[in-house]
Amino acid sequence: MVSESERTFLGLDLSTQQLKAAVVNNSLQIIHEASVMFDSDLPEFRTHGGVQIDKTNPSVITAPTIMWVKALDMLLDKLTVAGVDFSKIAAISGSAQQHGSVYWQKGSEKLLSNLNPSEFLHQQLASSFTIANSPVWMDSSTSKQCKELEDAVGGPQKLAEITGSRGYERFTGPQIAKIKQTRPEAYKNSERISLVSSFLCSLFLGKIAPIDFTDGSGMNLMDIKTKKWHADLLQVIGPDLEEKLGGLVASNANVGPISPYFVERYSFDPNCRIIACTGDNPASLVGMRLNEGWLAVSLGTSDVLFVWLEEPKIVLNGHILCNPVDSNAYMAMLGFKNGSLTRERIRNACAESNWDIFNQLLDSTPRGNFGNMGLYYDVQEILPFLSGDYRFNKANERVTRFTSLEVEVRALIEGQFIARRAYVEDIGFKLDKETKILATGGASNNKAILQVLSDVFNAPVYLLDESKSAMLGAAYQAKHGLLGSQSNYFEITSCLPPPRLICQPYSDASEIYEPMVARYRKLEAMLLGNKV
Ligand SMILES: Nc1ncnc2c1ncn2[C@@H]1O[C@H](COP(=O)(O)OP(=O)(O)O)[C@@H](O)[C@H]1O
Ligand SMILES: O=C(CO)[C@@H](O)[C@H](O)COP(=O)(O)O
Repeated sequence: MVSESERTFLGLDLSTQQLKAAVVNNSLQIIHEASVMFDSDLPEFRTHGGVQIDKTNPSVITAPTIMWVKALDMLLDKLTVAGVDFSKIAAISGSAQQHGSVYWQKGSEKLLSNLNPSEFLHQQLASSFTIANSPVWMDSSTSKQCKELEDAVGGPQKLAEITGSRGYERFTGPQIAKIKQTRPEAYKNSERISLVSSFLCSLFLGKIAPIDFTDGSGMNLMDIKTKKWHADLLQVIGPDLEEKLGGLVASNANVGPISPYFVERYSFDPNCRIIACTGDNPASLVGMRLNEGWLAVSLGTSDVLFVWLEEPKIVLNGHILCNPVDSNAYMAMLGFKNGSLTRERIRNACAESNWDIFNQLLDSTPRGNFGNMGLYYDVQEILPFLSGDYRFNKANERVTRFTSLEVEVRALIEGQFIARRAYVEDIGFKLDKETKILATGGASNNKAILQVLSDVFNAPVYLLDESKSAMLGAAYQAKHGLLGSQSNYFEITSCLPPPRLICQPYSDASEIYEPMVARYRKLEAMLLGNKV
């Protein structure tokens, strides 16, 4: 048995573009890290940004489920090569891109509990999925099914009251409904349906893991107050859905010992515990040790804003989820699809694919961008429901291109953050002198981008020493889950350093950006009214 001081914790993050993992020691310091990039490390699956976009219908966006399994095989090999002593890992937890779904073939649970340790997981699980390509959060092909779920309970407002969100295309309920309607045999043959997070958990557990309350709140199927499946909503989708989904547990529930497969293949301790896995944004809230008063801005593949909430409220443009740290509390969240990949597109077009050049361009234009404004949506946006590029000059006339690369770069970053601010205000978040922003995700490494964020929100921006907050949140949750309900999360993580101040807004920020937020609202309303 490993002593308390020697024990370690493993946290994983199965996000859109990569699978990452960190091993932390008992003081939560990272001692090993590894990652697998789907596009470059697993080119045989031909993903772009970790996903495949259907050529005939670009609103259909999926990822090969077996690619995620193979990524886990590779990640464990990388951790082995890095010298990780698996026998010291006391608990494992994970985070994953939210809303995506995995469809387990009949017999998979039995197979999971009898895996052969001398073979890779992907060799053994190759025919375990009734749907080979999992629908992911970027899919927007289920407007019809959203409407059906809303109608079943009396409209969007009612659905938001029950589940925390009106019908959203990427949410798992509408996605499962589409599978039931378009591939009834596959639905029927699905022994179980997992979220990406509970799928990851299942691999470690050696049986199908329960869905946690927080990621369960991103499905349009769970009552966020009772934390139970909503019978009427399940019924609209299809027969036996409750059995297929299984039970729900707290996000830090200790769900069982590690599967013998990992004990035999990698020499994990058979007492190593598996803690429920959750969504990547909720896991970021855990990793950032976010509490009231802070606005978290995650700049990953998607841009996501979230805050801690003590009480649920109803929002129509946004989501209320159960809180992953405190099961009695909630979190409010806003998701924007066109985040880093759109920034990369403009960087590639304007700045020779180089972030330093991109930043020089951004810094060489004044705040307010001479009155130019741009909205860029590579894929169908969630908020607002638009796609395409929209550029406006000072006179609010739509133009096909801007006069310079500098203006294009600033228009993108300002346009993104102005929209994020408008939506945050709409869900009732008050931006005032006390507001502090905590940034995370890949693009939070970019100080020039953070300066624009600070100016648009007229608030200081802070960073933690580590930007991979979802992965670390999973590792912290592993420790919290192992110690159980007697332990206090904020005490466990009190050994970690506080956030560092990175940027302050310029004194003219509110004068420049408040009118631009008002202008954005008008432009957005105009575009939604005259969809092109
Ligand atoms: N210096 C940088 N400036 C702006 N964006 C960056 C920078 N470094 C990384 N990124 C962005 O971070 C993104 C990945 O973020 P990450 O949080 O790891 O994503 P995910 O968890 O969704 O896979 C990349 O798509 C990349 O565009
Ligand atoms: O759909 C959402 C949130 O509702 C996305 O934020 C996904 O959870 C993907 O996360 P990243 O891979 O961008 O971190």
